[in-house]
Amino acid sequence: MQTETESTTAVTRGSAHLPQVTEARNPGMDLDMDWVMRAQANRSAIERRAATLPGRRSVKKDYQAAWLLKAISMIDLTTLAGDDTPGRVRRLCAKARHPVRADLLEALGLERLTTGAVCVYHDMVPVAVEALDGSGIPVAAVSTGFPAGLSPFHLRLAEIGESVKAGAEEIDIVISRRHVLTGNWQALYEEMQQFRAACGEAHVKAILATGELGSLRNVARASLVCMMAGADFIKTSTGKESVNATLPVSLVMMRAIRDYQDRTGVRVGYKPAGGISKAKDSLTYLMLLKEELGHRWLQPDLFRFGASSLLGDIERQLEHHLTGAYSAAWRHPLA
Ligand SMILES: O=C[C@H](O)COP(=O)(O)O
Repeated sequence: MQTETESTTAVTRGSAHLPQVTEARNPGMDLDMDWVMRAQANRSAIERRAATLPGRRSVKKDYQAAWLLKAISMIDLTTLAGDDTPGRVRRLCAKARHPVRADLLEALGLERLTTGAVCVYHDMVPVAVEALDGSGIPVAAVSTGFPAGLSPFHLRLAEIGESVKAGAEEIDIVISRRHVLTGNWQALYEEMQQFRAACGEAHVKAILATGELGSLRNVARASLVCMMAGADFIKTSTGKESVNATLPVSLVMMRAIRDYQDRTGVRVGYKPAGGISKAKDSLTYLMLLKEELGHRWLQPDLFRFGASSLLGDIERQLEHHLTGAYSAAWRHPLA
């Protein structure tokens, strides 16, 4: 959003040439509409489309809906906000237990569907553990000075221990990006090894913060080093960087996982996180996963979406779909 006096040059996009903009402007809808008028776009069509956006169906086929059910079972339902409260976390946990409405579940022919995990900051771990008691849904705690990972090393290790003690079964650690950016792979390996040891029996997901690693080559190398040092999962991002999960980064990380399995026989999980909020995007990720790593990875023990708002869009798409044509395909979500 541009807020000050500025001068932009004409931009060519297809055959449309956007005009120069030189006057002072304020943020807001007026600005967007102003742009539309100048570009001589069809304003009423854009307004109509915008008005129907919340209700539009992007998932229209039974097989897509079946994949969305699969996606739900692999979401780390996340809240990582400074204003998180026990009440918000309890509501999130209730949603993780019952991610779709009971009548929808019945219509889908499913007895039970839950998310893969609930992901919170350390302070909220006890609340989440209590709220999920008996559900079998694990609590994941972000740790090691999330999101920057720049607190003193002994405190980062201690934070892992505290979260495990509080009942977190999964720990999402952030790596020190500077080790990657300076090519200090030994330091990254040793850091990851110590994080792994501090987790004990808990699963450890290594957050690479790929948007801050500078190149895909660095992403591949960091993936490999973290897997060698014992990461159970490698994860793209914290959700707090300006660039989070992307398909190119996912392709690189999935291929690193495949390569690692080919060489060692060890299966490492993959978690794209940050900015994945649309049902349709989740389908794209699952297709990529299936193509690159195969059927075995289509399970919550080897794949998760780290997402705070994806479930809402999936639920909306499923509701729309159910009010449309219903078919027996619903009864056979992917095993
Ligand atoms: O790991 C999870 C992310 O922090 C969630 O990011 P999001 O709010 O963009 O979905």
